[in-house]
Amino acid sequence: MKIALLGYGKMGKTIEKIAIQRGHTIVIKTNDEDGYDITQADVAIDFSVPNAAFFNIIKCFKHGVPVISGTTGWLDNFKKAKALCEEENGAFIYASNFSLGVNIFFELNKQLAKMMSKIESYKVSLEEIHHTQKLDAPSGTAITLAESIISEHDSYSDWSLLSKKENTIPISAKRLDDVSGTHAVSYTSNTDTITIEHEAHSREGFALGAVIAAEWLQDKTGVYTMKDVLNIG
Ligand SMILES: NC(=O)C1=CN([C@@H]2O[C@H](COP(=O)(O)OP(=O)(O)OC[C@H]3O[C@@H](n4cnc5c(N)ncnc54)[C@H](OP(=O)(O)O)[C@@H]3O)[C@@H](O)[C@H]2O)C=CC1
Ligand SMILES: O=C(O)C1=N[C@H](C(=O)O)C[C@H](O)C1
Repeated sequence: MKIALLGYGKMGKTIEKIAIQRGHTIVIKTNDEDGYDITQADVAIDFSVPNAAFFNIIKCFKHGVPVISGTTGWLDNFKKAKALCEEENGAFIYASNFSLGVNIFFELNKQLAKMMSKIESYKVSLEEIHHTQKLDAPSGTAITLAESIISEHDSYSDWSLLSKKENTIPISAKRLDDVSGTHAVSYTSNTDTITIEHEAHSREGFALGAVIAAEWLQDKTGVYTMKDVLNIG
């Protein structure tokens, strides 16, 4: 498969390594919004910056190139991207987190929220920890976790960074040197705390998931999720 890497930073470089190991060729690697011919690629993988992702994604739709996006912090435009994909008969997968481990964790989170919805004595909170170069907070993964709890748990209707409001899930976002990504969901009562946690040991799990998603998407049209790719849950 001929791959375009839209964003050649920490993730772009890790994806390049994994893609080559799996027999693919990188035909474009760019940190710019133009200056390349996207039609050279069978599939594009966007891990760029929040204010570039939407433009990069819709360019792929216009040129008939399937696109995977892992960029976080641009979701105000997500509905518009989905609609444009359908209009242009494109192929698109966005995931806030491409790792197999986090996608299993997403399912655990949903099941736990469903169970805890019936038990009033516990309050939920989320914590995410990332490296200090991260541009967005809270992380895309923390937002996915929070939205999933909201859909399963009767007591919550919103999330917010460090909120103390009723019905709002508080998210704490910490930035420390060299942390690839840690997410924890805790339910606390007066007597105890239940925590589920995922800790990424490196960026390789995210990169492998993105390449697997690209392999899966290359001959399809439509908008999909990692749940479709991994067939879990
Ligand atoms: N979904 C997932 O599984 C994961 C998602 N992410 C997300 O992926 C994104 C990238 O992360 P990471 O690689 O760590 O970040 P980096 O900052 O290391 O890389 C981003 C790259 O995008 C480049 N860039 C800037 N503008 C454009 C543009 N218009 N088009 C293409 N590239 C551009 C930057 O170039 P320059 O430095 O020159 O500005 C930089 O090299 C983040 O949003 C992060 O949250 C990260 C890990 C996993
Ligand atoms: O910026 C990162 O590094 C990461 N971003 C994603 C997010 O915002 O959830 C996924 C992962 O946690 C690493």
